[in-house]
Amino acid sequence: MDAFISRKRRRLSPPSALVDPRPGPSLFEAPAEEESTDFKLALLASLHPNLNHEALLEALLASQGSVEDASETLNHSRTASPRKRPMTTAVGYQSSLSSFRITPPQSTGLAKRPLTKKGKTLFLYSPEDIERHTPCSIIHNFLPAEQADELLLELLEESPSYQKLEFKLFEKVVKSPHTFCFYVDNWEEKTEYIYDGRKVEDVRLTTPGMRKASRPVEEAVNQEIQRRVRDFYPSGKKLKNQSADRWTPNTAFVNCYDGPHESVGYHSDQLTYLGPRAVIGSLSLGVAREFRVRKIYAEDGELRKDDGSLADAQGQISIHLPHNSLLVMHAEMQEEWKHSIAPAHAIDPHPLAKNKRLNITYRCYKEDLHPQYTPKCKCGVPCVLRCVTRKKETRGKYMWMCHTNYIPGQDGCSFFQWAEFDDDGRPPWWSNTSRLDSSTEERDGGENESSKHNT
Ligand SMILES: O=C(O)CCC(=O)C(=O)O
Ligand SMILES: [Fe+2]
Repeated sequence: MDAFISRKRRRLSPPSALVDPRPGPSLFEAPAEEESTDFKLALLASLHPNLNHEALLEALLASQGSVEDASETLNHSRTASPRKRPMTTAVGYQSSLSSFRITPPQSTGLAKRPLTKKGKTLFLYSPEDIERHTPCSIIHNFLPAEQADELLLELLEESPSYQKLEFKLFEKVVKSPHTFCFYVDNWEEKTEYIYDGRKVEDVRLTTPGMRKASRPVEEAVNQEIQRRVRDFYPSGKKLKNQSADRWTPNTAFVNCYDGPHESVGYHSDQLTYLGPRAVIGSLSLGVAREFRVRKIYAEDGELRKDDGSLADAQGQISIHLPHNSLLVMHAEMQEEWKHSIAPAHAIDPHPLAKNKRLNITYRCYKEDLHPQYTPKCKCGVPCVLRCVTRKKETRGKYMWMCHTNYIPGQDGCSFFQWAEFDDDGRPPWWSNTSRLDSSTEERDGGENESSKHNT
């Protein structure tokens, strides 16, 4: 089928729903490099969001691969009837997204070719497309609707006291463009954790609603991990350095985005306490926002922009995150991709949250990586764990580094040491740290995570 797709076609104006609205060269002004069928279907889907995959494909075939002709046909077609959307039963209920799919229903596994193009944004909505084209999976309408609303109300009460993070970037002190707070499941861990060289001061105990949601999140994330390994990883095996243990959340960052302009820039989450190949369960509540992901490419002069950055070198993917959706960031995410919450031009206010989006990222802090065990730098501060992502020769290796560099007004000691982990992501000292056999057993027995750090 791809043979006909390689025919030349006329150009088209960009569909606003698919192409990044920021100023920049338009996809359609690019040299006449032919797009794949998947990409053409994505364009058509964004122009005709109410039509299903089969109808779009049929129109594309009938138009001999011309997106413009197919779109025109669909505009005037009486045979391709738009799918009816079911009436929503609850606020923020996510109705069927199959009409937005770009992946044929029978396809499984990772997409063979990326759909993204340099400097462009591809918008994905359906779970099938998201798991095929990104290192994430998504479950819509995750909690019972009432429970999600209760949790949202609880966090709306907490969020006015959340703080912005201050950090140092190229000698400038910068404030994160959103607020957040760190929660732990027990108090003993409260003063121990260090981010960007400082103790996290505002640490709170996980709220009752967060704790109630934690169990279904744990169940779902573990199922998603198993499915990911089975259906997407080579030979159905977990990745090297990925933990073989059950994923058990014990901490969370709650992020609050108050209005369309609040955002978080592209980053990878710190691995210091999560360890290599971390998995994170991210529950979105309130206003729907765009979660953007882009792959990290190794150092390559040709991909660099004039300002030296590699941003947008290969395009980005936007994942729509509606109220009450659980996004699982899988084990390949933090080392190989970056993510962000993009500022929005406009948002649909949520009946309970108004302009706010609240997001809980449930995390599994590893006992072996508690700061009492990890290497300290010459400043006497437990090191940060990083992964080499850009340098081709050492890509994928882990390192312990001084993170005092990031504290406004302080210079670090430049401490550096390669970090070793076994196949299951355990550091060399893991057999010396006290442990219970199974964290699930421990939780079921009513004890908490802190008991593991007491000795
Ligand atoms: O708000 C989100 O969905 C993402 C938050 C995030 O990236 C983080 O907490 O590290
Ligand atoms: Fe993050």
